[in-house]
Amino acid sequence: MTRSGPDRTPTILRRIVERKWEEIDYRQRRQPLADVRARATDTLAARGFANALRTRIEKQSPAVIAEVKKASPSKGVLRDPFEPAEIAESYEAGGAACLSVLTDKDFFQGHEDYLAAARKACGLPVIRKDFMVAPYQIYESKMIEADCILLIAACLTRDQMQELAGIAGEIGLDVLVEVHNGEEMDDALTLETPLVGINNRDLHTFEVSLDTTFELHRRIPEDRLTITESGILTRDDVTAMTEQGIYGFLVGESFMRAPDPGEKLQELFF
Ligand SMILES: O=P(O)(O)OC[C@@H](O)[C@@H](O)c1c[nH]c2ccccc12
Repeated sequence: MTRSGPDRTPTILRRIVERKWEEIDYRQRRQPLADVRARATDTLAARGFANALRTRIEKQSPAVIAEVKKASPSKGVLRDPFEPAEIAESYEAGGAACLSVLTDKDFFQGHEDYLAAARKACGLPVIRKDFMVAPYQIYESKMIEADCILLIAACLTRDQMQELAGIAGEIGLDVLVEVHNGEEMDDALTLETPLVGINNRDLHTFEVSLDTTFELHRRIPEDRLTITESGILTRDDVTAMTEQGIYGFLVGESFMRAPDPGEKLQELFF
C-alpha cells in the first residue's frame, strides 16, 4: 500500500500520519501482520455500531457517540484523573448510543487498553478513534475488539479509503468516514458505509464552525446517516442540528470537562 496520502492533508495531520507510520513499522516488527490478522478473525462478533445509531436516528432521537479522550493537540489535557471504565459506565447511564475511544498515544494521550477497559465496562459498541492509514491497523482494531473504525478523508486518497474500508467489511467492522469539505465528501460517498461524519473542526486552523455541517449535510444522500462531529457544546447547538434533521452526534470535550460525563450528556441531549 502506498504511503503517500492526498495533497489535501493539512500540516498537523501530516505530522500525525508520519509519526503513525513509524508506530506501525515498530508494531509490525513486534507482531507480524499474519499474526494480527489471524487473531482478528478469531475475535468475537462486533457489537453493531451503525445499527445502534440507525435505530435512534430513525426514531428522530439523538444518537450520541460519546468520546473517551484524555487530551487533544489543540486543547491539551481535558480530564485528569482519567478513568475510561468509569466514563464508559457513566455514558451508558446517560443515554449514549455508542462510544468513541482515542487510541493514539502521541497526540491524544490515548491507549488500546482504554478501549478494552471502556468496552468491558458497558454494553455499547465502540469506535477506535485513531489515524488509519495501513491494513495492519484495521486487523489490529478488530484484534483489540473495536466494533468500528474511523477513516479520515483528509489523510487518505479515494483508493486508500476503499482498500481500508474493504478490509474492515471483510472482518465485520463498521466504518465511519470523516469529511470536512466537498472534495472529501465526493470521495467518501464512493464507500458503501452508511456512516458519514462531518467534522466541524478545520484541521488547518483548528477553528470550529457548525456551518460546516449545515453546508455539507445537504450533499449526503437520504440512505446515509449524518454524524456531526466536534464543537457541540450547548443545548442550542443540539437544537440547531435536530432542526435540520441531523440526529447523529460525536461529542468529546464538553463531556470530558464535566465532573460526571454521562450526566452532562443527559443534560445536553435529553
Ligand atoms: O471534543 P469535541 O470538540 O466534542 O470533538 C469530538 C470529536 O469530533 C473529535 O475528537 C474528533 C473528530 N475527528 C477526529 C479525528 C481524530 C481525533 C479526534 C477527532
